[in-house]
Amino acid sequence: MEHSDNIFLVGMMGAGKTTVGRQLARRLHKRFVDCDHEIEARTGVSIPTIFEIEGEAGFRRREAATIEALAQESGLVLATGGGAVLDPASRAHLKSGGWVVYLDVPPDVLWARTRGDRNRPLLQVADPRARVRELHGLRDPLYREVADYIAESGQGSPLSIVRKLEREYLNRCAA
Ligand SMILES: Nc1ncnc2c1ncn2[C@@H]1O[C@H](COP(=O)(O)OP(=O)(O)O)[C@@H](O)[C@H]1O
Ligand SMILES: O=C(O)C1=C[C@@H](OP(=O)(O)O)[C@@H](O)[C@H](O)C1
Ligand SMILES: [Mg+2]
Repeated sequence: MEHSDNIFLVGMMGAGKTTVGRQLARRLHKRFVDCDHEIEARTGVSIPTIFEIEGEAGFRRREAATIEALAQESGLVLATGGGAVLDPASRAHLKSGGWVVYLDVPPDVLWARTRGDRNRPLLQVADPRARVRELHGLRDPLYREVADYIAESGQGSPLSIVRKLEREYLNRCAA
């Protein structure tokens, strides 16, 4: 078991980090934090607005600082943003600060789940399906690198995934 009792969810846009994380936190009586919501609360503006004003690089700096701060806490279920693992320091903070779960979902399922969504600036392109595949190819090795546990999450309801993670987490605590 890690030093703290945090659970960190990583994975692509549309993997279900926000949805699963919120329900998992409720069941385990932990505090749910979504990194994107935390950044929005700190800045007072939406993620698309941050991308518009500061570009992806500016957003990544804010994301890395937020991850660093949250990884020091305990008792959290944290839904990270899909690109949080791009920063090597963030990867190190996640690894050392909690149990890291990769919600592993095939690219075409990710694309179907995020289709038409206007709140993900990286997918506002002519061919979002190709973009999802490309990002998945680049990031999948990083998610695997940081993960303590990989939950195949392309099929089944959010609740079934929550239950699986709850069982896995409680087994780890008992071990
Ligand atoms: N296991 C699932 N099965 C079907 N749809 C899902 C599942 N998990 C999440 N979704 C849906 O996919 C979309 C993206 O989920 P979200 O939790 O925002 O993902 P993330 O935070 O990883 O980007 C939402 O509309 C959500 O309801
Ligand atoms: O994958 C990414 O680079 C991003 C994912 C988003 O979060 P979700 O993974 O919750 O969609 C959000 O942080 C931002 O739009 C960038
Ligand atoms: Mg999310």
